[in-house]
Amino acid sequence: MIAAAHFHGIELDPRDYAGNREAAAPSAAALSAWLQDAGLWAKAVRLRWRDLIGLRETGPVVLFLRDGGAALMVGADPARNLVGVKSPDWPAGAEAIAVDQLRLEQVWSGDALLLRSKRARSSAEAPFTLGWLASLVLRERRLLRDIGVASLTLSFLTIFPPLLVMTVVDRVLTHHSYSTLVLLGALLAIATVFETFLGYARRLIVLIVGTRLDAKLNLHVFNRLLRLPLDYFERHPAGETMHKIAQVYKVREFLTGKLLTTFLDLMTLVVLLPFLFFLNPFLAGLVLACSALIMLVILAFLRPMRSSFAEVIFAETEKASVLGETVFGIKTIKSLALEPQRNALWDDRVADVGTSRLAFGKLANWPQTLITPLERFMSIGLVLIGAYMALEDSTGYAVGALFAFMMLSMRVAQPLVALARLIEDYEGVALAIVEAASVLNRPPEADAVSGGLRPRFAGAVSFEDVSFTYAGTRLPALDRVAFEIPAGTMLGIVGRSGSGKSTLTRLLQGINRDYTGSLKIDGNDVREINLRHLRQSFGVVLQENFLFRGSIRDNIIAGRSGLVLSDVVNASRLAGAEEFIERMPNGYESLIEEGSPNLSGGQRQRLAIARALITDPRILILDEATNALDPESEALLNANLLRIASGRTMVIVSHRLSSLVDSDQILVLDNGRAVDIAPHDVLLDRCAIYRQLWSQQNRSQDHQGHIHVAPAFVGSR
Ligand SMILES: Nc1ncnc2c1ncn2[C@@H]1O[C@H](COP(=O)(O)OP(=O)(O)OP(=O)(O)O)[C@@H](O)[C@H]1O
Repeated sequence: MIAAAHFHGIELDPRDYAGNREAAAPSAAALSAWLQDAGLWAKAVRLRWRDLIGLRETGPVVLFLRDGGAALMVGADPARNLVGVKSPDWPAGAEAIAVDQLRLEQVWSGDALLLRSKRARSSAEAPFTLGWLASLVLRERRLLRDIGVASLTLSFLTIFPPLLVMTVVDRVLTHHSYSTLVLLGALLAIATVFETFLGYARRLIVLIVGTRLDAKLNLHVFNRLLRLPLDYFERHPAGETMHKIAQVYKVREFLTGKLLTTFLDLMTLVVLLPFLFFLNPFLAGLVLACSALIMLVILAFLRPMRSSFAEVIFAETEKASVLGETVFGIKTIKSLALEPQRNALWDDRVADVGTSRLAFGKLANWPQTLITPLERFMSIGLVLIGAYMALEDSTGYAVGALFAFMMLSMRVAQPLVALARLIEDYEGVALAIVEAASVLNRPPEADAVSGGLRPRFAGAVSFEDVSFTYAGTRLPALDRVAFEIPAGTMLGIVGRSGSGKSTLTRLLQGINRDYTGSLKIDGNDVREINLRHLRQSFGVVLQENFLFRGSIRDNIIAGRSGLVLSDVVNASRLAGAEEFIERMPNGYESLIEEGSPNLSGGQRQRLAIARALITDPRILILDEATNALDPESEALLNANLLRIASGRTMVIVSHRLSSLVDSDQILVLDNGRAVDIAPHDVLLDRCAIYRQLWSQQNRSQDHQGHIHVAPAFVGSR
């Protein structure tokens, strides 16, 4: 497998494998998870010989053998029914041997691992445009062809009833021909059965295309969303993002709904128009002229409707952000009793949407109004003209043709009008695409999944003259910061609010990468390290941590492969969470509800610490992680801190200096500058800012202590 990954330019390190090491042989699924983590696309599959021989241009495929070993398939020759296989034990340049079906099936279990480089510009990277979406639809070529064939056949069948009516009027009624009537009846019955069946099949295939497209889109959209940088989510309300993403489905609906049906109806036109001209060229010409007029009316209103619709979309987005903000910030809203203000804001937004929708509706009403007389003329006016022509006709056959024409003319007009409407709808869809693209086409985090170095970390960090300014601000959040953290040591970071403590940890995690200066981990520039690898090597606990719905055990494992309950227990013990988890009725299987209302802030925090510790990260960042803890939990955690720290680099940002006194070094930041770095005692001696922070806190602790003691003292007297 290492060889297969090498083929795709990824160097795997067996020490990173996180699967169950006690198992006799690694499972295909665990190996697939490992490869995915390493930035490859990998899929464990069960294959037959037939499938295997068809895999010619995919690069090496890992085949799992019955004895627990593995072999590498490096090529296939369908003409000779042979595959080229190599053993992993062979030297690098060794030739593959050709194996036939019989010999391979004696040793091969049927399981295989397909892998592919993610570096190739895959469809996930293609920008979100109508063209891209259309290419997704067109990929369903076979199904579309079936739909096309069904539609064309149906078009021919639509000519049948009018023809029938024409014959009945002209021949049966005129010549009293019963036998023709019976024959026509039988033909009609057959055609109806055929039409019913075809109609059913066509609707079914359209449904299948739509469903497949939805599944692909869902995967694509979610993938893109997860790859957006954190920056984006910090700057945009969640409601707005969700609203914009929802526009994708509008576009999809348009593509497989109106666009497809109009296109299919236009196919009908190709069959029907010549027939109409055959029946009555003059009336057919009138139908076309009316349709053209309708199209012109609609096109004339396109421009003003476009700008009016843009206002609707803007108002809708604003409304969605208020809704999102309210739902996400409901705790604050309730606790500060801000409901009336939110209601007022919501009222405003709803009113804006109402006003813009009304303006758009009024405008859209105009083309509709102008079109109505034209449509009426097409349906009724043509009958009158046709009747006049039939009266004037001396052959007697014009009546049947008139009936047939009436039956068909609306079927011709409909797709033409629908085509014009389609252009109108396209305005909305184009805006929806812009909306969705404004989220989906943002540059994703650079090399988030593939590319970059994957070194094994020891944990030595060095900042050399690192400066960083957030986009849109003038003053640097970090200003020429320089310091070093030797591997395996504990660094405390202190400083006043806004001094740049969190920014520093963000740079370390690669969240913000456009800094100047050099930031290295074990001598490797952070920007050159693969982002996913970098973050997997870190454990991070923030002040507010999100717990997912599910059991405590699942939350601590968080889907990472190769972890078992004993790992969960160890991590929980280290985080000081074991005791409260075991007191819960279902222990590690206790369910955490959405937003974890059934846990206290301190308990949530300790679970988050266990979740960060379970992978045994080389570098652990605690960013104000103990701030939410009650004194008892904090004491418990602080007591464990030295044990947690053993063997890893720790970076602890904390306002409570007392929890940092044991750190090997404490970095003092002020206004983005590194003022001093030294152990606690030295800083107390020589750093004025540190001394000030220390004395402020000790004074406030004394003060608090006094308040707590007094009532007890009074009570005991
Ligand atoms: N996403 C952001 N966009 C713009 N400016 C930011 C952003 N995050 C932080 N800042 C600014 O950068 C500076 C440093 O912020 P930072 O969060 O690193 O400080 P801190 O020391 O962690 O503060 P605190 O102790 O209050 O958490 C502040 O002036 C802040 O206003």
